[in-house]
Amino acid sequence: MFGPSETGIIRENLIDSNHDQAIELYYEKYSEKHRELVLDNEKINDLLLQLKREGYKLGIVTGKARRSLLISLECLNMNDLFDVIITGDDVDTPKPHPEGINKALEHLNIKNSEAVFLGDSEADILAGFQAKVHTIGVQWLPNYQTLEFSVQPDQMFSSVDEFIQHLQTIGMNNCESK
Ligand SMILES: O=C(O)COP(=O)(O)O
Repeated sequence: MFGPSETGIIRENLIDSNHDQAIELYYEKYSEKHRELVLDNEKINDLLLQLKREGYKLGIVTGKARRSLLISLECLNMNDLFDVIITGDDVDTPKPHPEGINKALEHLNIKNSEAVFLGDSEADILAGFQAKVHTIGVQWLPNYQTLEFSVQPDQMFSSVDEFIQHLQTIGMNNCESK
């Protein structure tokens, strides 16, 4: 389901009125299962660290609630990596609306022409398109969200290595594929 964050989805759809209890149960399971179901991806970790070392600003614009995102960042050891984080709790209108991306650009104090937005879902690419940033569709995890985008991203990559090779060709000489 796309649109509201998980807490919003529970509040809007659960017939049982005990939404708070359902949300707590959801977070209990989310934390419990995270390490088992979301495996560390060394290539993506290295890529993010390399981009950070190169001086790129890194940001997240997610439909997730802040609480779930913070659990995920903790489990993935990514607490100190991102310069801006916009979650589903921080916007009035979720992706595919461009509000989240626009907020991130504003926070980073950069123009849309200076940003690249990577995403694996239709909502990501539509949001990037509307925010007029360079969009990159990625299908490099086994369970990416969208098979075919209705609006074509500016670029597509189906592996992290392919993306790193591209970065090398555009001049990120220190970005080595591992
Ligand atoms: O997977 C989700 O819950 C939200 O996905 P997103 O981070 O691409 O917005």
